[in-house]
Amino acid sequence: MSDDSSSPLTTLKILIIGESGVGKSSLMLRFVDDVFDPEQAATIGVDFRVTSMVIDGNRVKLAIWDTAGQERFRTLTPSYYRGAQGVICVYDVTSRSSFEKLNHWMTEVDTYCTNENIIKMMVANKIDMPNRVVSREEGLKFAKRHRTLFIEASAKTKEGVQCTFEELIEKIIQTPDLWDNDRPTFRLGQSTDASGGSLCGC
Ligand SMILES: Nc1nc2c(ncn2[C@@H]2O[C@H](COP(=O)(O)OP(=O)(O)OP(=O)(O)O)[C@@H](O)[C@H]2O)c(=O)[nH]1
Repeated sequence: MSDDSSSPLTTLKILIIGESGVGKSSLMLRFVDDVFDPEQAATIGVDFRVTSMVIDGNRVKLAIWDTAGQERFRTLTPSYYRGAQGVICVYDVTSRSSFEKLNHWMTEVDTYCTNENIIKMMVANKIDMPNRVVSREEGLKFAKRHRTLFIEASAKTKEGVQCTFEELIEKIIQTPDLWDNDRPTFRLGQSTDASGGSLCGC
């Protein structure tokens, strides 16, 4: 049964990181507003959107943080990561340097994340472009080595965008340690109370 109209199961903080120009804002705006701007301006500091989606019949609220790729805007880096349950790390398949910088972004995640079980998703963006220089195999290999989810996408054509968020959120929801701290007696798909009583009153 869909829980769409009731209060959300949880609110998740999702971070989008990666080099400048790889398409972080474009992926967020395609997902949240279903729009694409071929002249998308660079993000200054951080942009922020709230939306919700239904996963396995449960409504989940998402706070999506779109961070600036440019180094000069990243003085607040530790606060971006605080409390995040999921991180989407984007590279551009037409830019080898954006792929080579993934190690740096993974190190940043490991340094600043406060949730040790944080779910990581690697997104190979701009697959609509003809001048690809990073193969799918290279992306997959990197993702495997770093134990992250992996998807190829295009914010321009929409390919893979919905899947990116669905797979990430699904994986987070399957990892209750990440999100159910304030609801210790509830598990997805069932209503149990470790202390023996029932909260739902039915
Ligand atoms: N062809 C194509 N262009 C894209 C795609 N995604 C983004 N772009 C373009 O790439 C440029 C940079 O996109 P942004 O979304 O601003 O990139 P960003 O990673 O947010 O950049 P910063 O804010 O500087 O960190 C813009 O001109 C976008 O229109 C895509 O999937 N395909």
